[in-house]
This record gives sequence, structure tokens and C-alpha cells, in this order.
Amino acid sequence: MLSPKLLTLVLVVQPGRVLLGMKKRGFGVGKWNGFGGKVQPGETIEAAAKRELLEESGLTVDALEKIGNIKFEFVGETQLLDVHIFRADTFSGEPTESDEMRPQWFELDKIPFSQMWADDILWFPLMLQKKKFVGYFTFQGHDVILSQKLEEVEAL
Ligand SMILES: Nc1nc(NC2CC2)cc(N2CCOCC2)n1
Repeated sequence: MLSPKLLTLVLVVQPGRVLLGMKKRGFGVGKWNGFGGKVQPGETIEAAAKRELLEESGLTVDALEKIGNIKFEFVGETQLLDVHIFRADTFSGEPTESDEMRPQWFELDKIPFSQMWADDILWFPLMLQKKKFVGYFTFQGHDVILSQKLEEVEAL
């Protein structure tokens, strides 16, 4: 089996609202998501998460909290995605559109799950309650979840 592809995802959360970005190109184009992407060789996952957040949103964060790890399998493809999910409650800078992402704040009762990856509605509540979780999702294409495992954990 190929080694899973390491990816990062950062959710910036303030009281009553979360920052999402509209993906303008590439994987997940047209979906709202947190900010993230690939981990470069020799880079820690956390450093990659901070770099991608800055590149995609213009925000700098000191503290990132590890809150989740989800692996994704796509039927018919051998490459697993291994997504490391972080939450940031404090940041500096102003959300700024990049060539990858158009950032926008969403009130927590108006998160646009219908325009997000299908798994998000399942683990966002855990993320917002600051629970830690691990998951495994099998997708058929980009929209259909064939199987899922999601459990809270004490530590990541
Ligand atoms: N929220 C979310 N859900 C995902 N679901 C899997 C595609 C089916 C992937 C993903 N990211 C992958 C790309 O890097 C950013 C996070 N982010």
C-alpha cells in the first residue's frame, strides 16, 4: 500500500463564528473548507499547517491545537489521504483572499455544509466542542460516503 498522503487542515474559530475559505482551484474546488494542504519533505505537520494557513488566508497563528486525524480512502484509488486537523482560537492578521482561497466568516448556525466535503457535517460538532477525534471514511467519488468510522479519543 502506498504511504498515505499527509495533509493539513486548520479551522480558525472565534466565539460564535468559524473562518472558512472557498477553494478557487485544485482539489476540492468550489467547496468551503478550512485552510491547509500538503506537508513538504522535512517539514513537521504543524509547521506545514501554519505555512498553508498563512499562504491561503493571510493569518498567522502561534498556537495550533491538534484536534483530529481522519484517513480517507477512495474506491478504486490506492492513495490514502491522511488529514491532520487543527484548531486555532487566536491569530494575527486579516483574512485575505489568495489565489487558492476566498476567506469568509460563518456564524456557527450558518455553516454551509451543503457546499463542503460530505464528512465535515459529521466531525465539525466535535471540533466545535473541542473534542479530539480519529476517523476513517471510504468515499465513492467526491460526494458519496460508503463507510465511516469516527470516534472521540483522549489524546492524538
Ligand atoms: N474537510 C475536508 N474533508 C475532506 N474529505 C476528503 C476528501 C474526501 C478532505 C479535506 N482536505 C483534503 C485536502 O486538504 C485539505 C483538507 N478536508
